[in-house]
Amino acid sequence: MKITKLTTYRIPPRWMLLKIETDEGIVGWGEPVIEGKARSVETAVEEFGHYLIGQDPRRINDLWQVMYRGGFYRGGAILMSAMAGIDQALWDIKGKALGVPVYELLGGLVRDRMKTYSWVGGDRPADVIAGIQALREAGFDTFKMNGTEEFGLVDTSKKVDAAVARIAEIREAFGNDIEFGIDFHGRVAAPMAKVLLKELEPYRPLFVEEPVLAEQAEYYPRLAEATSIPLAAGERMYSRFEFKHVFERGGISILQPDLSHAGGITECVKIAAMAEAYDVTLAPHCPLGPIALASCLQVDFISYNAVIQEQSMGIHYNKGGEVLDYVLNPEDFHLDKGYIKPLPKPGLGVVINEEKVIEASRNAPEWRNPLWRHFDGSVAEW
Ligand SMILES: O=C(O)C(=O)C[C@@H](O)[C@H](O)CO
Ligand SMILES: [Mg+2]
Repeated sequence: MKITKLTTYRIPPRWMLLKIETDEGIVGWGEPVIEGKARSVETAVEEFGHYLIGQDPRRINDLWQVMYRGGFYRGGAILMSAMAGIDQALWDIKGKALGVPVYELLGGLVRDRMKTYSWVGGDRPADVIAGIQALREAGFDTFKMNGTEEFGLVDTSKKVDAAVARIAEIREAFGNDIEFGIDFHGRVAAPMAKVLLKELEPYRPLFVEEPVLAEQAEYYPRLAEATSIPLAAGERMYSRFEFKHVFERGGISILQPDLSHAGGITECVKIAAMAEAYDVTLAPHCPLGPIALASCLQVDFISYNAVIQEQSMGIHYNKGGEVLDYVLNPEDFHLDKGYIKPLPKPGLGVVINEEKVIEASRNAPEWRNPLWRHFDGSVAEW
């Protein structure tokens, strides 16, 4: 079998899908994207394509190593996201060629269903109570929200109180009938992270995510020493070679590699196994589309330490496009009380509505994340 063509489709809300065609008519789909830099990733996919055309798509491990090592420079958000989407499509092709779902190629199921969580509250975490109420009716009992708005490197007691009050309100309204993660989203710097974590402890969040920016990962063990709240991170780390330092230093209990940023299924299966060796759990990051989610689930269903899966249905970013808009059979992602069953179809287990993708790609938005500034005019982490 030989790869004959790679085609990228930038689609609303802010995603990109990749179609890889072969000379035997089998097609694989991937989701290579960096939100806000889709065109950069598109160019990287095209550059990898110059090598991939004519290659055997079944030699996933060799193609991965060539893409990673063959270009001298390696790693980082753009290249690893391009590789991720290509890798996903190659696994899709392999599963379809053999007539089995990817999880069968990776040793079979380790669980019968996977727990997911839903976002509430938006960029500026408001109306989380209403959001939780609505999603509880849909059967969810676990949620995630942003912990703050702009947050200064050193900030006021009032800002701390506002962030804590929102969380107190949730526990007040729902008690222990629900669980929730709080995403600091890298908006909080180390001095304030320690203060906020301490003040949030009484409300026992399931985790606090990106308590500080990934480039400050040396703070994870120190913050973990200072709090009982499990710390989570990973969406802005792109390979085993970055994650290994997190394992060696400790501090992160819940690892969140993104299947569309961290080199794809081939790389994230290895990251998951490394995490298990350090007794670290896996909760893949996925604010993206259907192929990203399907790829996460293929890894979840073979990873003993996978504990919960992010999915973007209804997330505040999904203006103009939703996960289920681009799949032929929405039942592929059948949610029952927040749990998803294994995707039994061959390959990644989801059939893309190609017509819809092509039509949507005709007016893809140039999505950019907002640029936030502090009152003093300096750039604020979004
Ligand atoms: O889902 C999450 O945990 C996020 O932090 C969302 C963020 O990753 C945006 O997708 C960036 O554009
Ligand atoms: Mg996050």
